[in-house]
Amino acid sequence: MTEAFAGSFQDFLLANPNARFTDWLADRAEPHWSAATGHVFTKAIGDGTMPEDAYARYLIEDYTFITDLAATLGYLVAKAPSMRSKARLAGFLALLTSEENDYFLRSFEALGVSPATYETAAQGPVTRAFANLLMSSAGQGTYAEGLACLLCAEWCYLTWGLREARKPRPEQFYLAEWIDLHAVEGFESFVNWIREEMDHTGAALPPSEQQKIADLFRQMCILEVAFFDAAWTGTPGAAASKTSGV
Ligand SMILES: Cc1ncc(CO)c(N)n1
Repeated sequence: MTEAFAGSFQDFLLANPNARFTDWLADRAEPHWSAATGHVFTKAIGDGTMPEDAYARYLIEDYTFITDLAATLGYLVAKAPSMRSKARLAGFLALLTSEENDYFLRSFEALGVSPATYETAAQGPVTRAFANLLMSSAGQGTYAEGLACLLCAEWCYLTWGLREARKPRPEQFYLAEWIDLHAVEGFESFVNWIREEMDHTGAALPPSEQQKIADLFRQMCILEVAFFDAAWTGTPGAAASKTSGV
């Protein structure tokens, strides 16, 4: 298991002089960062060995997550310090609510999930914990706090997406397209932009605020793992209770 770096960003820089603020966030979030990006669920997407019921469970839950992610992006557009940053975030929000929404609707149809089911699905405990964390960070917190949550979600998906994209695409279009959505150049460049934005925003913060950002990033990683676990096993997340109320 990869061990977490426990020290401050300043300590991390002493040990790794060229490190980025976001390298510290990922390192500080171990072993959960590696557990999220290397989850067996992500490998089953790439191998095409995903059971249909697990994937349907995942997509129903993820559709409600995406709705909260769209709200998070809305808050971040409002709080972003420059027009350039607002444009980047708004561009991703547009993608999420058009192309990605279309992906969900076609996949639900292929998997036999009716609109009545996905439109009225109650969130499970993990997705509720995600919603609480996203809304409190991006809604009530600072730009940097909301950005840390977005970064974790998107960087995690880019990491497994790029790895699974090296395999031949599975036959099921909903698996193949989910990989492509998270491995295309446009997505990679968006995640690189979030990293740069977090790098310079985070490096300029006082140490106590840097710790807060690192704790949020780590909580997000724990929830990413719990989310995959819940879909994979069909048992709605025991791990979520550890993080509720964050
Ligand atoms: C749970 C979760 N995390 C991250 C992403 C990437 O947007 C997603 N679709 N779902």
